Amino acid sequence: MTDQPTAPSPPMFGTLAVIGPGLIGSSILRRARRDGTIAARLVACDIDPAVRQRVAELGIADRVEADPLRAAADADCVILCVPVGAIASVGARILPAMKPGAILSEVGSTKQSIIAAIAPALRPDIPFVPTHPMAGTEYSGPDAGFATLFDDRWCLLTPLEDTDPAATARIETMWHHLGARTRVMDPAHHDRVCAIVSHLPHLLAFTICGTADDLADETRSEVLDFAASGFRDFTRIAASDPVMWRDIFLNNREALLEMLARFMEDAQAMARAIRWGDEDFIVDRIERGRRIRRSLIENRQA
Ligand SMILES: NC(=O)c1ccc[n+]([C@@H]2O[C@H](COP(=O)([O-])OP(=O)(O)OC[C@H]3O[C@@H](n4cnc5c(N)ncnc54)[C@H](O)[C@@H]3O)[C@@H](O)[C@H]2O)c1
Ligand SMILES: O=C(O)C(=O)C[C@]1(C(=O)O)C=C[C@@H](O)C=C1
Repeated sequence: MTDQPTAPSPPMFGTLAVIGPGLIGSSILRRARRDGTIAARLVACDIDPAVRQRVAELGIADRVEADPLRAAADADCVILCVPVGAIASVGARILPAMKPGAILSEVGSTKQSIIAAIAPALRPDIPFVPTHPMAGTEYSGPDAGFATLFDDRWCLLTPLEDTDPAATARIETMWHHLGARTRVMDPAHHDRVCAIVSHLPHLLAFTICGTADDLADETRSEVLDFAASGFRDFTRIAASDPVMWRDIFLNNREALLEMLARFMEDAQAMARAIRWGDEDFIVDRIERGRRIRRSLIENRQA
């Protein structure tokens, strides 16, 4: 018996609209364009005319719109890829224009405040599936995106209690096509996890750069000229977009402040060990850091 050739399955969505084709949005468009299994037609929409022009030049969307209502009207799935502080307002604006049965999703770095702010505008016939790809760089804008950004990275999904499970499953499948692994979790848990593994490290990076810069000013010396790779690793993170990180910090206030307080207690314990020459404590802390780094490398996360 010979194998019958199997017909290629149709794309998951007829039209996929990405609102905010910056680093994350343009990476979704690039992968969807290359993959072909996600959507038959790609629409991009941005508030910034320069971004719209660049997306058109890059050829990563079939249509580029200035008006989010026009972008959303015929879409089978809309993904909001704008800064956290704009997600709920853009979502509330486009929801009345969306087709019944279409899926609304977003990629914001925080979850609880977005869900609370958009809740009054949600429609029973439009499933809402919040997501958060744990992938990125310190760069922004459509030129910063790339098709492999999500490969082997986690994408966290935080559906609402009444989100249609079939819609959550479709968005999970879409993220698998985008290259990611997925995990469904509760929004409050998401915000605590991201506060420690993403938001606090950024806060520390912004702060340490400021402290070193102040010191350079005060001492009129060239401290920053001598920064080797340790300090440089912090500056990579500290180069991230100010609007994006302002929104993240203000929208994950409680969890971030909780993690910062815990961090300061632990830093205080290290300070005490240094003051009293507690070698075992110091070595134990450093060994923990090494173990974590090694396990991330083994799991291809670093
Ligand atoms: N950068 C990361 O590492 C990363 C990772 C995961 C999730 N996120 C989240 O993804 C989202 C986008 O981040 P990014 O890094 O791609 O940002 P980006 O700055 O590269 O892109 C955001 C785009 O949204 C557009 N925009 C802003 N307000 C708009 C509005 N009201 N209507 C239409 N377009 C608007 C901007 O012009 C810009 O082109 C944020 O919510 C961020 O928290 C970022
Ligand atoms: O790699 C980086 O530069 C990132 O900042 C990516 C990073 C992170 O902290 O890991 C930043 C914010 C996101 O919400 C998810 C991922």
